[in-house]
Amino acid sequence: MKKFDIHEDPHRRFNPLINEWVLVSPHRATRPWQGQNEKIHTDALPEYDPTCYLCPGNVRANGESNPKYESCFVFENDFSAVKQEPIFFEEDSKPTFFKAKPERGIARVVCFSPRHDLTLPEMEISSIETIIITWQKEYTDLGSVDYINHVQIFENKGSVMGCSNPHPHGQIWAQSSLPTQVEKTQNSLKAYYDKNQSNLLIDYLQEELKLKERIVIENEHFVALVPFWAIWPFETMIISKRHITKITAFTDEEVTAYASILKQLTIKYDNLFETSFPYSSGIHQAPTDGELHPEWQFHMHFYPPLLRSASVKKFMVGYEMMGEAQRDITPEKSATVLKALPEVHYKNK
Ligand SMILES: O=C1CCN([C@@H]2O[C@H](COP(=O)(O)O)[C@@H](O)[C@H]2O)C(=O)N1
Repeated sequence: MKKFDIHEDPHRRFNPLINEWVLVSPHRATRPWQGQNEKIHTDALPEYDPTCYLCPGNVRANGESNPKYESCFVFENDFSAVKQEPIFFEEDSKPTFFKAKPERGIARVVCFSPRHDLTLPEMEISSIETIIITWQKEYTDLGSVDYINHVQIFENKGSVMGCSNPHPHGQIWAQSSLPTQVEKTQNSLKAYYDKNQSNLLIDYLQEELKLKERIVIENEHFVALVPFWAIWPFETMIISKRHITKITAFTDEEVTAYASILKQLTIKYDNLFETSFPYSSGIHQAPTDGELHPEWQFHMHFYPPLLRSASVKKFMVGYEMMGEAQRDITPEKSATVLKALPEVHYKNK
């Protein structure tokens, strides 16, 4: 019987953050593709678009005017998924199949800069630091609201990710409950911490830095790697090296180091297929319920859909919906490809 080779044989990998498995099929990475090709938007964007709802000085869909902002601009989402008003509710004591309860929250939009065309990889480090400082302020402001227990900072980039506006921006959804992925992560982090009196992601990062098989970028304070259990073809995670539970605990040096690794990682992403690389990214960090949460470790997920070109994406359908996540190219192969990419953006070469 053939001996298991993780780089060749179909196998499953366990994700300890959410206690889920992913099926890995290394041998399939070369199969032909006659399916859908996502349209690539190559036309350059203008620095200012008079029809853009996010550009400085423009009127948004709800009739409000944006200020002529000159750096980051944050506004309440005009079509927020949650509302601030309290709703009277009595929990039904009888166990039923029809469990529902009102959810309160605040949703905001963060315009990264006044430039309609300037994405993270093309921004100056100092401008990315301004975004980080804005995220810190929003985490503090929203987290201090008594009914807010979680602040989710995220970005949808690229129309293929359902991003409704190309003007570089992110979102923040703050709410009373821990959303499902965060609750699953917290349960795992807490179980590990209670069992080992140490931090799961800190211990994991130490192992990854020893193995060096999935590291993409490393600086003094952060590491960008392809997680052993990555699902999306070029999925990565940025993890702080120091035990930091939330973004507001960064030192000034860590803010600069985080801005630097964000720029370097998104440059590599754009260089992969020489296109503005789509992804959904999000920060996972301690809830804002007033507890210390030593089990948490600051980390940021990047979930990019592209598989093998600027126009071929991975579809999480069929088996992935009915069974479990599945990937062809191995995390190690993806990390090797990303690490080898130039550090200069393809538009500047
Ligand atoms: O005038 C507008 C346009 C878009 N928006 C909001 O901006 C957000 C854009 O983010 P996405 O591109 O990730 O969908 C979206 O949630 C949308 O509701 C406004 O609040 N006002």
